[in-house]
Amino acid sequence: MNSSRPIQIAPSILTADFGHLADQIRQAEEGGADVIHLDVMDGIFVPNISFGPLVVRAVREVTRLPLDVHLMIQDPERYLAAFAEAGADNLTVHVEACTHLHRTVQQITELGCRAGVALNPATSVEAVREILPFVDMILVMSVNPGFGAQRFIETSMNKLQRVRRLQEELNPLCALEVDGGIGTHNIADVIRSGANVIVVGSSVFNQEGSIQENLAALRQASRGALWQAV
Ligand SMILES: O=C(CO)[C@H](O)[C@H](O)COP(=O)(O)O
Repeated sequence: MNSSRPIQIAPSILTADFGHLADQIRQAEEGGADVIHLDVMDGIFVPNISFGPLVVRAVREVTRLPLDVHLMIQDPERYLAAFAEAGADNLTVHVEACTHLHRTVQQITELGCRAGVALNPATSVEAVREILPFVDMILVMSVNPGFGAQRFIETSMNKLQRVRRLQEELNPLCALEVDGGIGTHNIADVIRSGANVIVVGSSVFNQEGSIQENLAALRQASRGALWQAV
């Protein structure tokens, strides 16, 4: 029970310099980013507003990397087609924001996107048991969603372990993403706890070094880490 999955580093543009977004994405790509993560916030599901399909389309035009769109919005089924048309590859919705989660996941798949389901820190792992066989990715939020540069909630390590074990049982090919408060100090630990898609915001865009240097430091800190089932 220890399937190995490729580790993907996914810079979140939430903390990027939006005045120079195309350049920041180019630097992330040159620095070896595997995925670009885009945080969509509606001011209702989370206490912040970010951007919508127009920005996703603009990012699509400047990179060939997969676009991983995290919808922190209430009733996301209203906007799935708009984000798919804008160029999203993955669409992740929150279990807490969907009344008919199975239907929403089906809609994402029918639009030709990979389907992800996210869990807030206070939501039980059991909330994804029934949907797990139908999705491509589970996202464990390791901060309360809404803002970048928050402190990692330590109990997320144990939660990642429990989600990963459930995945191994019900959908071994499903990816496990973690988002919030991750840097060189804890990237190896989230991988050892089971995550294989690692969202990094302020540790890439808000540090002293260049975006390329920061990504290289994260890659170096993650080297050799493997899930260790406990
Ligand atoms: O989803 C998010 C906030 O809701 C961000 O992607 C996340 O917080 C990443 O930023 P940082 O690495 O700075 O914590």
